[in-house]
Amino acid sequence: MARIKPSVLKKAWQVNRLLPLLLPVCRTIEVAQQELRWIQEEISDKKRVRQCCLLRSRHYPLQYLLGTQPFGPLDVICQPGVLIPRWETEEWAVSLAGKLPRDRTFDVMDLCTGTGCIPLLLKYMRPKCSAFAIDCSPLAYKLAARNSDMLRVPLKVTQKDILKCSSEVVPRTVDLITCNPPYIPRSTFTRETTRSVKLFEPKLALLGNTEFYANLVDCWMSRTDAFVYEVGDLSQCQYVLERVTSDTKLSKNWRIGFKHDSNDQPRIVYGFRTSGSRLNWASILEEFGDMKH
Ligand SMILES: C[S@@+](CC[C@H](N)C(=O)[O-])C[C@H]1O[C@@H](n2cnc3c(N)ncnc32)[C@H](O)[C@@H]1O
Repeated sequence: MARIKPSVLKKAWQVNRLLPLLLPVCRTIEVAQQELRWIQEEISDKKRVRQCCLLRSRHYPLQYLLGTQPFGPLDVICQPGVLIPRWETEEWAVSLAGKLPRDRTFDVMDLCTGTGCIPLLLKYMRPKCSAFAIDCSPLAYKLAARNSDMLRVPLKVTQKDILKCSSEVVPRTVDLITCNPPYIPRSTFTRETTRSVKLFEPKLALLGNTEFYANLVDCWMSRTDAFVYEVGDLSQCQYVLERVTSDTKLSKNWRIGFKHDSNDQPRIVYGFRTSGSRLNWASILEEFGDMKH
């Protein structure tokens, strides 16, 4: 990363003495000013504002300092130890919510829920649905329940390991499963993540690869009519597609699509049953992404 020029640091210092602390993460004076405004809006005590700027200079995440992150129409509480919701997830979750029926009841189960951002948004935008969430982390489990209480959006949260596919973990079938699993392979973690993520966000939420997509095919597809899974790259989409198309029964009963994000990166693999579902998934997810099978 390019070093910040002394002339820029001096200019920032002249504007506000706290700005040079924010420049290493914000990179430009304008962005640093915006971030300082956000901190000052949340925190009135000047000493505390300075402490926050010092923490930011060490790449401590802004959302942990401010306490929340906007996620669609919701302000989701964030805390250390639980992944901060990303714009990529917000983008597809808002798009999905907009496609779900307003006038029908249905069940949605969010796996690897973290803050609970995805099912809380779906339930908020489609109040007739019943929302369930699972995470194995005790911190995430508590935070998702807290977000549900604070936002007054009902969500039933369970603390379980989703990779253990026992009937205790998977007690019921649902209409839709959503999941943003840990999907950054260990081999690319150091290269592909920012210092802030590496230092302060939980590895449990980040490191993973095909095991969660294998678990989708082996365990969760038989318990749902449709699924929407976030991915980190195309190989994870293709893994699911290959597993489905190489299985005669799954290939006949399921359709699979991929969706890119607005940065044109592969972001979602999704699928739905061709028949026997309570909702018409073919019409709901018709224009969600590109059908591949
Ligand atoms: C990428 S984060 C997603 C959090 C949230 N859904 C979001 O989009 O911001 C992945 C989450 O999966 C959880 N997790 C990791 N392994 C798990 C497992 N085996 N069973 C259940 N949850 C798991 C982590 O605790 C973390 O909260």
